[in-house]
Amino acid sequence: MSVLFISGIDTDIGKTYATGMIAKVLMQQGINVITQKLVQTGVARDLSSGKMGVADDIITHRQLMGIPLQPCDVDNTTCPYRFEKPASPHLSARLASDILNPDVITSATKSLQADYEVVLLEGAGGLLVPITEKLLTLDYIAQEGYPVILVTSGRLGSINHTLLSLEAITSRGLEVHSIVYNHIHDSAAQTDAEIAAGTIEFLQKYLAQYYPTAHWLSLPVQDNDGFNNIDYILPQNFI
Ligand SMILES: Nc1ncnc2c1ncn2[C@@H]1O[C@H](COP(=O)(O)OP(=O)(O)OP(=O)(O)O)[C@@H](O)[C@H]1O
Ligand SMILES: C[C@H](N)[C@H](N)CCCCCC(=O)O
Ligand SMILES: [Mg+2]
Repeated sequence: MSVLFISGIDTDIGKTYATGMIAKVLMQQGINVITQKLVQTGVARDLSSGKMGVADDIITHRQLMGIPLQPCDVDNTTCPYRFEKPASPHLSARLASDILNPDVITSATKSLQADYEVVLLEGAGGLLVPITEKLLTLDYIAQEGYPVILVTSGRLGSINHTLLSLEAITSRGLEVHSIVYNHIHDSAAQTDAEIAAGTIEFLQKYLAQYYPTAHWLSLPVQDNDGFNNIDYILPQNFI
């Protein structure tokens, strides 16, 4: 019945990986879970049919979960809005002469809720990304009242982006459900082991002090060989 919104401090921070892996672990715990993508930009058009394909992030979610595309993926219930231009959704939609109607996304989520216990809804980019000229992602989350899972990493600059995102969630009266710390950038350019460790230490203390009910999840780098490198466990009371 529950919907959790997966956002992140920016695009490419690991929301898709976090969403797919959380879904996989919930599935292994016997929970009937599905993922959804708010809106996907950068989707390739099928050359023969001319139609937009299934959203890339949905395909990755299913690969990470180790299951095939589901009927609700093929009929695009899990991502009704797909656009070609890999840009902010408001712009990608405009370039396709379309305007995203948030009610379409909400009714897709409700239809998924009828069949699944948990829906993990992944955003595009960060919290203040516009999905229309007038509606920000966070406006939509607030309208629906979804708890937020925020994905971050040890990339230099992440502390500031994480705290700003937490402030934004709190200022709308929304629940910070979890922080997912993605280890993907621990050894990236401009980041080293001390920075990554210092970021983890600071964020964990900050969370414990200001968001004591929020969960801390650690997402390891996934290998390409079966995506089975799960060395983190969701806490018992995660759902
Ligand atoms: N834990 C991880 N293990 C392995 N690769 C990862 C991990 N996290 C991120 N990546 C890599 O970083 C890329 C960007 O991550 P991801 O697609 O999850 O970002 P995103 O936050 O979902 O971006 P978007 O805003 O486009 O949805 C992935 O394609 C993948 O190559
Ligand atoms: C195409 C990209 N990978 C994402 N899906 C969309 C990111 C939108 C970011 C907009 C912005 O913050 O300026
Ligand atoms: Mg993604």
